[in-house]
Amino acid sequence: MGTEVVVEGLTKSFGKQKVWQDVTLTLPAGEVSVMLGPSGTGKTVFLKSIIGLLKPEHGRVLINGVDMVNSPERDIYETRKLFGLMFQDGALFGSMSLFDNIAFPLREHTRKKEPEIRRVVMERMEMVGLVGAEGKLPGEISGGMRKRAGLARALVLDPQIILCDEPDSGLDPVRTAYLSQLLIDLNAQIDATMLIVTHNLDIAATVPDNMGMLFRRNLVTFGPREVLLTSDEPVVAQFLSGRREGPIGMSEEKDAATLARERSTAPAYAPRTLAPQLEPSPGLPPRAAVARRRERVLAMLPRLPEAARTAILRSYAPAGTVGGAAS
Ligand SMILES: Nc1ncnc2c1ncn2[C@@H]1O[C@H](COP(=O)(O)OP(=O)(O)OP(=O)(O)O)[C@@H](O)[C@H]1O
Repeated sequence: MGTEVVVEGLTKSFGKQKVWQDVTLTLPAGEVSVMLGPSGTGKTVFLKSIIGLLKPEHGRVLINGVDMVNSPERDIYETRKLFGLMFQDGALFGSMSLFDNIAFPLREHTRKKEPEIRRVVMERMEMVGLVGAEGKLPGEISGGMRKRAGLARALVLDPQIILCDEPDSGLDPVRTAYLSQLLIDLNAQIDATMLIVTHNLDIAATVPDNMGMLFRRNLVTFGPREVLLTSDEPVVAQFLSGRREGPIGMSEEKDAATLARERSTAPAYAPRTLAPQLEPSPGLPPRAAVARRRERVLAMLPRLPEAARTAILRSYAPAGTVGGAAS
């Protein structure tokens, strides 16, 4: 099972520029979480802080008792082995075949012999639908295939925590839909804790168990997907509807006068309907996280906003009952 990641009071600056402050959240073990946020709000910096590549000046990131901010480097290095990382461009070596790219972490970090390496690499390539492309160079395949190769490489060391930085960037809507399904299928197969940073609203609406959003140097919210998806917080509503009217501007946050002017002229946000979360593909095991999440979320129900509470109860009601889950 995946490992829980506990983030407490994390604050990160570069010189005088504060990226975000006092970020506190828990990525529940084996569940899929998404972090949203306008460009430049520090989502990538957040991922790098979780694996200890960047050092926030305050706060802790606890993984199996190791603090990725303050523990000795030796412990941080060991804990980093629990991670699989998928970066925006796949970060593949251009002169190596896909097979060698995916085998790279195994050759670098384990003493496995070549036949065993071959077995693991082929298994992961099959998981992401790349069998047959082993001999190709990254430059000879499509962007979507490069993403999947990046994901296969993130999986070879059997990660317990997977971090994906904008896995959809550069993909068309159809490829993005396949990628969303792939992320859910992977979660069903390996039960890893996953955190996905994305701008993509389709991924946000259909993939995660939990969602958060960074804005104005703060974590606006983090919790069960229904909380963010039913939120009427202006910044969340604007982001989810992809509209210009709202607190998020082109290059910076808008001033109060602009916001007031917009409020008086812009039509109200249309109510959002909650899309059902994706299920694993037929033939795969059910996601082990689902039962754990259900128990966790039902326990926190009294503390959630009413719209989220209603959405959660509806999603957990037996299909076909009045007000039950969308079929
Ligand atoms: N190593 C660094 N040194 C100085 N500033 C940095 C460094 N890394 C990131 N930043 C700054 O931190 C801020 C947040 O950057 P980050 O890349 O995390 O944003 P993001 O939310 O991932 O953006 P996008 O969605 O556009 O990818 C930016 O202003 C960026 O310039």
